[in-house]
Amino acid sequence: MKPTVVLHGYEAVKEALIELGEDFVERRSFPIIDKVNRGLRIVFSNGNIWKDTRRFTLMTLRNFGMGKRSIESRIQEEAHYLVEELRATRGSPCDPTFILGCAPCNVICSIIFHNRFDYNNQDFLALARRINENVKLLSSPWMQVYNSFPALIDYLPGSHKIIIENTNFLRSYFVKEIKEHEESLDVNDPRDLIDCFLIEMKKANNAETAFTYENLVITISDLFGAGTETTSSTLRYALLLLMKHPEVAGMAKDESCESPESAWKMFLASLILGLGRRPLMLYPSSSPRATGNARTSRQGSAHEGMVPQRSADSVAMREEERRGARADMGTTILVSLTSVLHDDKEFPRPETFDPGHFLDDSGKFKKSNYFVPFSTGKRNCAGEALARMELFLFLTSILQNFNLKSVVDPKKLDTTPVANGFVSVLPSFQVSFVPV
Ligand code: HEM
Repeated sequence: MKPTVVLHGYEAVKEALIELGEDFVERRSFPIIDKVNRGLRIVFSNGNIWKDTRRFTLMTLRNFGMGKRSIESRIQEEAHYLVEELRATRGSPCDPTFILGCAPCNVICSIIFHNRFDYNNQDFLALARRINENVKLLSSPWMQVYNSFPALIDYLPGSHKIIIENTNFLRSYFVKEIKEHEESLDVNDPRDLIDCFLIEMKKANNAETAFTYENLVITISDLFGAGTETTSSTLRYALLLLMKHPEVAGMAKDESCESPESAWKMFLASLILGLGRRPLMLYPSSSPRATGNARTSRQGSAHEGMVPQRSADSVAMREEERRGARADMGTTILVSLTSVLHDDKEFPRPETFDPGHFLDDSGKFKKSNYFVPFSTGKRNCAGEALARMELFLFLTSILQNFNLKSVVDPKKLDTTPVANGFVSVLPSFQVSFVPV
């Protein structure tokens, strides 16, 4: 089996993802992903299919307002429904997982289907459940076993079967939506991402195009997968931290605060920083050689410089050792974003929730190059602006309408995410949303 190498630390991660970005753009193939999507989609695809699908997705999210006003009003509308749903709990303690999962899922629905759903709509509930289940299962330790021995495990029962069943269910739902869109498409007035993709399909005139029916189905499922659980677990983490640190909630709410915007930025940054506490935060790309590309000198230098085999920690190695180290063809390179987010020279107390990490000496918000929860370089998160806007608008709406009350002594709340495969899972908790 070919080796796997983990890049740790700011310098190594920056070198791989930015300076040598072109060489580190490929994603490793995973048997389970290949089985369900045949090499298509944005998140796990490579080459021109990935490039074209990513370009299309970024452009469409922008045209439909990602980072602009129109998406803001959609999120605000969803925030209104979220608040109403929380109000219906009448201040009784509840586990917020379900409700906080619905809101980001509906934002993606409105971008893809120009349609949101009531939180008790059966189609919506089935959709959300299957998406979340697949996201969790795909990151689970069992999938790591499957990906190592696919031929053997294929015949056994296990969660890989659930992933395939869920994928088939989601697929038929998306196909039904696409058919309805085809029947009512107005090429001069696209309503959503499906319409935009269908228009690109009409324009496409070569066999290599990314704009195929199959890739549309898979792109839709990718956006749900990438944009739902990530945002909802960050929201849940925010509530947990706000209960544990009520002084921060006060600071973010306090209109007399000299710079509430700055306080919010700090809060959001610190909260996302905390969520970076994953055992290992991806992102696997194969060694460029493994993809069969020509051995250009740039790729050569990528291997010599970036893939030390004697130690996983390239920063700790002497420069000449790094330059001398060579990787075998087919080496998988994992980039540890956590090691950057937890760099204690940049963030002195990385294990602690401390908005002060983002304050400069004069008390103003300061940006940090080490803040990479959305990754960096050519494959960074395509939904970062959308995610930031959702977090800001949903959390502000919640805090403007409710005081959060913990059922246990806030000091005893456990806020440490637990590692589970490639993702971290938050401890479950109860909260009362007491109307202000
Ligand atoms: C708090 C929320 C989110 C976090 C922390 C997050 C984080 C990430 C990270 C770390 C990556 C991997 C980047 C890499 O491989 O280097 C990623 C990729 C991606 N994210 Fe997000 N994400 C979030 C929300 C979203 C949302 C709302 C969307 C949009 C619909 C989205 C769409 C994507 C896509 C399409 C990719 C794949 C990009 C590519 O391979 O070219 N994400 N995200």
